[in-house]
Amino acid sequence: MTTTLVTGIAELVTHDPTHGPGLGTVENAAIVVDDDAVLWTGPATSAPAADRRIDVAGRAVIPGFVDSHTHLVFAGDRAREFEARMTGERYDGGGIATTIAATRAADDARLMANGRRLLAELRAQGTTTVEIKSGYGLTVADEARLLRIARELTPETTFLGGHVVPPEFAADRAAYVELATGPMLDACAPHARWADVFCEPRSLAAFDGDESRTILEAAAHAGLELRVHAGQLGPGPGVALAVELGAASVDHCTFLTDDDVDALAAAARDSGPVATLLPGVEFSTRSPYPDARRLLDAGVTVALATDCNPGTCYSTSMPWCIALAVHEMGMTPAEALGAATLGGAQALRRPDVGHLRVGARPDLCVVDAPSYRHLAYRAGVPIARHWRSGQTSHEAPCPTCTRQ
Ligand SMILES: N=CN[C@@H](CCC(=O)O)C(=O)O
Ligand SMILES: [Zn+2]
Repeated sequence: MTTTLVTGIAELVTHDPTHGPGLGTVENAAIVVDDDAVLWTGPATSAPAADRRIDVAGRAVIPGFVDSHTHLVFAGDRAREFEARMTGERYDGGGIATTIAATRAADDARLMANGRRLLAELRAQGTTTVEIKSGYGLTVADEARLLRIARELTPETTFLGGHVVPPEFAADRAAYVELATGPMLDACAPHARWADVFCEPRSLAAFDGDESRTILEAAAHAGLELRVHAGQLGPGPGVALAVELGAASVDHCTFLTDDDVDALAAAARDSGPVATLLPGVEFSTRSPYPDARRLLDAGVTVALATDCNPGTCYSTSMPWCIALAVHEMGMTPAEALGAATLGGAQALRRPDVGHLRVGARPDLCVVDAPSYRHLAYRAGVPIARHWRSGQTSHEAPCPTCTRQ
């Protein structure tokens, strides 16, 4: 297998503790990879030989981003709903029905084309691992086809039959929960690794604590691992449920009680749920940002993700989320980068990604700047190039950053 030596790295972020605490950063660094793994990292002066060499001319190299929360398979958009919010309307989840109708009406080719378009956007901004949820079909056939399409884009697929009660079941919520825990789950489980539920207090939207428990327990029984949307619209039962049921991640966490933070902190000592924060949602819905500082100081593992969807955050950009986390949520540039790489990997229980230790997948990106700090400092700085596992030796060289 061809090996590649990347040199000219002003700053390499590895998350390898042998390179020091924090991000495990090496200055004036080099990295050797093949198609499957990181083989070596360290100072350029002691780099081993490789079959080919790429010089990134004084740029920073970081692990590829791990976006652990997206809804990429849908049709239509909700620009008018967004416009109304910008003039004062509150987000309450009601617009999800618009996307459900558009998605049900779209054929597979259209959904796949839209998913591929958004995935290409994510990749161009440095995301190398992505999770994709269903949740805009909410019939047995539609949820299964959304997951079949998502599976062609990523192995990290999530059954979100518990997104909202679809309009045709408005008068009989229990019947919908029965469907989502019965025939719909049976049709979807073969195409999904994860199950998720949008859990809020009964008075707000989505599924209450009892309904969410029923949906999550059935999914776990079917062999799916769990994640939960919680605390997006108000404090609710979702965090406690995620902790109790051993979910990998609890996402949004915009409104947390003291008990929620305590429960997450206590569970963190035993690999409890990661708190996945989605600052693009607060930006796009004009909501208060989650208290990242409080979670970090309590010892909770924090991830950052885009939540790319047509309603609450129509963005695929992890660098933008990092900039928001630093500017608006009090995270340091190092904490934000860690949350967008290692944090996302933990939220997906993926020990092979989100870092560049020897043996990791060779998923990395070249920032068009000398330091990772520029992701927040020079918000909007482009990702000059990225590699993903299996693509290191045949990707075309980037004209702006390589001298091969
Ligand atoms: N909270 C629920 N689901 C999405 C929004 C879905 C939509 O509005 O279309 C979210 O994560 O924000
Ligand atoms: Zn979401």
